[in-house]
Amino acid sequence: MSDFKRNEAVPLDLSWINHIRVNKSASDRRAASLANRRTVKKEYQAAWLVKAIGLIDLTTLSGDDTPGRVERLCRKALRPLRADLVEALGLQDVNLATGAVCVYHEMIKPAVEVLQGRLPIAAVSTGFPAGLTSMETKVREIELSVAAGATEIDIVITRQHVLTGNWQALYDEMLAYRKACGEAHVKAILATGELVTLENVAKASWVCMMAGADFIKTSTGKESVNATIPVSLTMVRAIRDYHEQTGFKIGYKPAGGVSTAKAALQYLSLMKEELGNEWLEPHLFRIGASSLLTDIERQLEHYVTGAYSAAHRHAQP
Ligand SMILES: O=C[C@H](O)COP(=O)(O)O
Repeated sequence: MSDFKRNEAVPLDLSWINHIRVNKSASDRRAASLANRRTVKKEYQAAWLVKAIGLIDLTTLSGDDTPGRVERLCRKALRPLRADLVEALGLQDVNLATGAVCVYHEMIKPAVEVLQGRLPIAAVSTGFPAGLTSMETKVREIELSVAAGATEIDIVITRQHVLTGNWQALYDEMLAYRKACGEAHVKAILATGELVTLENVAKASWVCMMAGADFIKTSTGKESVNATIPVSLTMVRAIRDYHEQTGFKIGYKPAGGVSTAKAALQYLSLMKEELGNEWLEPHLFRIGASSLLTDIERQLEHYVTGAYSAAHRHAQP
């Protein structure tokens, strides 16, 4: 990661965007094969699940979030597994933590107080989740979150720019968000469940990457359809093609509804097969999730003891 070169904006090339096509039936077949087969051999599953923990953006994005809830979330992010499981898995010497925490702007402060720079703090921004505040407000919101201590900013795009094919407007807003973020890395949430076609998803992915996004992310978790494997396949292939074209490596973040260890393993498999091992590291892959960690902990307990416990035994953030 030392030689990692952050994505720089490249000029918007509409001839690229206009030529993008997605073969839906081929893409559906590939997605089905990923979704239906056993992704990882049983003996490797525990190792993969431990790996997945380090890729989670542990998230709380609720209207009733409180500093207390966020402080608990941050403590969980720093020590994601119960001490007895850490010991049974032989992980005492591993500094296991989630990839980041992800919160609303008002919750950055309690997160900073607990984390003290030990983990990245991602703040959702730009009028999350609908993204329909004024441009001036959105840019200011980013600046305030960075000043408060967020090191990653998860912006939402204006869906109407995609739905009306106004790629220039999408490019311009993404460019402005990237600039407002400064050193903070920016994840572009496409809200794919609202973009209607996979072609729109591919085009929006390209435009955001051309305008300097560090990550592209599927969903806010608030749309009626959030992360899916077919959408992910489209987005990671856009990442692959953008890398071939420009040399820049863009991260991927499926988010929303990823709540089972099995689903997490499918995403890890997808990344490994489509993009290679480098995209299994937190600088290029995160899973945005509020309840996934509970299920992973439960599966690891089963691996260690041979028995499942009730989900409520695992500390919920
Ligand atoms: O960005 C993350 C999502 O908001 C989390 O969604 P979730 O609560 O369905 O896991």
